[in-house]
Amino acid sequence: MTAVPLLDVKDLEQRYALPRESLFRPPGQVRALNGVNVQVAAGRSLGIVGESGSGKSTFARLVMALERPTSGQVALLGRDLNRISADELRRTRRDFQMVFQDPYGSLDPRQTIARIVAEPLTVLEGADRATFGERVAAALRQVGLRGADMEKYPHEFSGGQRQRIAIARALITQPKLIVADEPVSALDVSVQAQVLNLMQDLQEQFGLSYVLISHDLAVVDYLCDEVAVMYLGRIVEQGRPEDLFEHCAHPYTRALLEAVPRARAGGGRRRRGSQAIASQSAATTGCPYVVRCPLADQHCREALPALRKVGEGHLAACHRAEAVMALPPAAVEG
Ligand SMILES: Nc1ncnc2c1ncn2[C@@H]1O[C@H](COP(=O)(O)OP(=O)(O)OP(=O)(O)O)[C@@H](O)[C@H]1O
Repeated sequence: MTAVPLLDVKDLEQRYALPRESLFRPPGQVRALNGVNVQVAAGRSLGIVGESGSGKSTFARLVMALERPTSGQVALLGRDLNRISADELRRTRRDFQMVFQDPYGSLDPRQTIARIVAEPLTVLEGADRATFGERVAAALRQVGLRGADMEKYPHEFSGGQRQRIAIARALITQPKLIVADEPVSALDVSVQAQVLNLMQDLQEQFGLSYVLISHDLAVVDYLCDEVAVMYLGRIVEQGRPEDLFEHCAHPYTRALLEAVPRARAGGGRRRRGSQAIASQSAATTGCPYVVRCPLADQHCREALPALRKVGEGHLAACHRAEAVMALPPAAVEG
């Protein structure tokens, strides 16, 4: 019998209506997610990378059940989050928490750290904050802060410390999964590694899983067992970080690699990668990447490539995957 995955995402689609351009034309749609399938086993971590507009944050919102998908399934330990009752969803929320990009915007400046960190408990267990003190102090210690810090306010902390506070808030319900949307990209380079190290330690200590959203392959390489590369709402390549770094099979992954310094090459790194906007006005037939692809041929212009196996545990949605893999290693900056 195979174990039920912690997170099981099936055929996930999300479309948003675009503002109507004219009374005489039907409103258009953005396909923010276009048939995404991924699984995360307990204690494992998945990185989602892609340019701005590729659908990463939409994916995070759907995994957190902050929105309902147009179609498809998000199941946590076998429970489809969009089919369970509101009450059950509220109870299930204990198991998955989120850490946001901006540690300045995500912490209410008028609240003490005690209140901020206890907030998920308040939602789950009621308003008796007096009983939360010891748990808040413990969560703060787990992220390298002092229990006494709970009487302070967010402005008394640096960016890195604020992100630790946001992580403490996520940890307080003892979740199984933390969805972290660009958790270090707003931080100074020198602080990014400290926060990633903390996340790694917490994973080992508590058997946590992460879904880590980032535009930066180097960041997901640091923390994740598996990486899914998204382009225009689809996963175009998926595999272990070393598969992507050493034998990347999609020209889009290659372009991302060429834009981001490589962690496993050692030395200083963690600069922001290319921030190009993934355009939704992709080719309507064939491969959505065809307009940018240096290897595209007629077949690519005509047929949509399915995500297919190109190695052990390594998938790519590219007709020319073998040709991409045969190229010399990507010229990595840094
Ligand atoms: N609420 C919304 N209404 C309409 N369109 C949306 C909405 N949310 C996202 N989109 C569109 O869906 C697509 C995917 O957006 P999303 O924010 O998920 O991408 P992203 O990869 O997270 O980008 P970024 O790194 O900039 O956050 C984009 O074209 C975006 O404009």
